[in-house]
Amino acid sequence: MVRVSFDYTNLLEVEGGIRESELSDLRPRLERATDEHLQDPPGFTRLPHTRDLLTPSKALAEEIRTSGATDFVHVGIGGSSLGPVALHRALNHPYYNALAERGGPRMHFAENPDPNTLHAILDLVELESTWINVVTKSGSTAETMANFLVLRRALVEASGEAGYRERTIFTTDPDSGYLREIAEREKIRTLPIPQDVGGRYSVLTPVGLLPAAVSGLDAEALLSGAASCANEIAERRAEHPAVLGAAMHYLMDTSRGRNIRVMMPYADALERFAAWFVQLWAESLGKEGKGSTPLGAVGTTDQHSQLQLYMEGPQDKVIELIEVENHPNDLEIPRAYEDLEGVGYLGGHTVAELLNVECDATRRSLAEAGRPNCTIRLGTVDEAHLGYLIYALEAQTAIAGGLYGVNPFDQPGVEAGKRITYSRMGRPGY
Ligand SMILES: O=P(O)(O)OC[C@H]1O[C@H](O)[C@H](O)[C@@H](O)[C@@H]1O
Repeated sequence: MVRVSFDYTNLLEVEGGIRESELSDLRPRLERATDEHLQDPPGFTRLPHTRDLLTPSKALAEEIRTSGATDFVHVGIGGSSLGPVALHRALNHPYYNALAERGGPRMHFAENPDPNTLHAILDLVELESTWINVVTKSGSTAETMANFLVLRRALVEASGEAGYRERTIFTTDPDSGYLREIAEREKIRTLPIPQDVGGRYSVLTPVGLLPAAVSGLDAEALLSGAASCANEIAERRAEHPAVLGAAMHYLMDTSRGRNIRVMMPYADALERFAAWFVQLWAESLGKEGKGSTPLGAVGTTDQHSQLQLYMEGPQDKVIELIEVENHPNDLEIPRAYEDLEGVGYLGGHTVAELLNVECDATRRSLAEAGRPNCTIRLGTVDEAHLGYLIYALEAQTAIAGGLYGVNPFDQPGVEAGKRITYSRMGRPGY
């Protein structure tokens, strides 16, 4: 049973919080934005309800897992990588690659064209049994293509053209792009990224489903968790707490000047999930001089680095905590040094108990200091809960686009830098 809740108490009741009257004034616009979202549903809303993309992803994953593969390199950046990395980090063992009994190939993510990272991957992988999955919706992102060309050469040198083609997959646009062109030339197997699904909304397509299935995650549960959220939103519309969150963060930004949204999960496993959300919210809403700045943080680690700023710095932030009710693999803190009052008191508690007590302490101390904060509570960290939360935040972001009056599905601002890169790298026509 998926348990995900959104607690906005400390956005309403805190000093300077949102008044019910502001919410009711905004309600007609929220309802309109939600109606538009549901009446003309963007591509990502289809994904939880179809298995057309899961079936081929699982079939390929099974082939890879039973092929004796030692390494799987996911090559992609931005929306073509942040989701898969977030799933891997959240749902697999933190030291997955070091585990003998992991049941699948070691997982590597070549995102940034950083020679040190790429070199480290090449140092570690056994090229004769390495698969690469090149993921790019546009089929030409320079970073991804550069990483691909380096890995392709290594695979060809190790296993010849045949070995490279056999153990390479392209996840890209079904019809267009240079990668599609190469796939046709070299008979490389492909998985589609639906054209009406934007990169940052694509984690529930083969972009996320294939690597998840390769590492043995339950991709079916991911989609079912997302489907339960989608069904709830279709039923409750603007009453759904995830949708209400669009209004909350919009009001905090536009009427309280709190234009920094800090997502602070109290779980190491969700650190990259916050990074996935940062792209989603930033690239969807940061247009026409509008949009709030999402930041990722981790609890309790960043209590010891950023909390001072959140408590006593500029009043420009909303702190969004993610609390996990049942942390997998909890550990009891042993009783020791009970004569030392500053140590002994910990004995008999559990590590997760301390983590969640500190989450509550941060929430309460922020509220007492008049610092608006809200909490997303997850029953646990598993595929179904993450699928639910992914869909909830995607729908929240898309509907927030309606409130801000911007198109949440394009990213024109990233093109100028690309043109300069192409021209400096000598790309014809630039
Ligand atoms: O999947 P790709 O086409 O390679 O794009 C990867 C990323 O790069 C672009 O520059 C955009 O900023 C992102 O929205 C996108 O996810």
